[in-house]
Amino acid sequence: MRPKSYSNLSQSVSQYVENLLQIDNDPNLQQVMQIAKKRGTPPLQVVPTDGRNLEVFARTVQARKIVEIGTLCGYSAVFLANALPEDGKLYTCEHSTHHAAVASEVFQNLGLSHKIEIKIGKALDTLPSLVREGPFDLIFIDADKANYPKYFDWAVENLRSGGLLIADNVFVFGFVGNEELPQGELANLILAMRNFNEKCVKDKRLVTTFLPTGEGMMVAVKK
Ligand SMILES: C[S@@+](CC[C@H](N)C(=O)[O-])C[C@H]1O[C@@H](n2cnc3c(N)ncnc32)[C@H](O)[C@@H]1O
Repeated sequence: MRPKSYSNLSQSVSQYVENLLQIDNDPNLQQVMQIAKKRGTPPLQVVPTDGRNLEVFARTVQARKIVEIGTLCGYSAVFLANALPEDGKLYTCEHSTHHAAVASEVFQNLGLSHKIEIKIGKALDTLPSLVREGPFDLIFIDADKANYPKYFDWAVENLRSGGLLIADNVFVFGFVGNEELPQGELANLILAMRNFNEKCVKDKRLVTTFLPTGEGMMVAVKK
């Protein structure tokens, strides 16, 4: 029987794909995670298969200029940077100076510093300085969920036609479709993400879809 909905994807299928791709065995990614562990960044990076998704998307649009919002230890940034040509550029926004320092160590160790610039500060404060570097081929949103709609507005303006807008965690840990809202902060998060998802779908400048990843990945192409 074929799975009919996102939630029916089985653990064994996920395990099968992970075993097949063997992304975790990449020595560079192992180094990223060693540095992240040593420096104590929280384990909130994308899963390896989502990292691969990002790299495939970036290669598909032959990205030369990318913006990422939410760097953490630089794990997803490594996939995106790997897709860039030698003279390509990834601008990655991070407000934690500790996370930015860890990512900087990662990029230096992997010889990626020439392709990656970390913009330190709240993304809404640093993004305006990037406008002159655009338009961009791909923009990846993976930071504070409450600001996703504002990141969306900036991103659609600063993407090239044919460029991709990608956002992670749009299924809110699997709760996004729940009819009954849980108590507390999670309910706010669900409502915020539903608004964001609707905003993506309604915007006539984009064609939008949602990938059935564990976290839920919104992918939209600018017309
Ligand atoms: C989920 S993690 C990013 C994971 C990363 N993309 C990866 O997969 O390796 C979110 C990051 O966004 C950062 N962040 C949160 N709010 C932010 C803001 N307003 N501006 C910039 N960065 C922010 C956090 O400090 C954290 O490092």
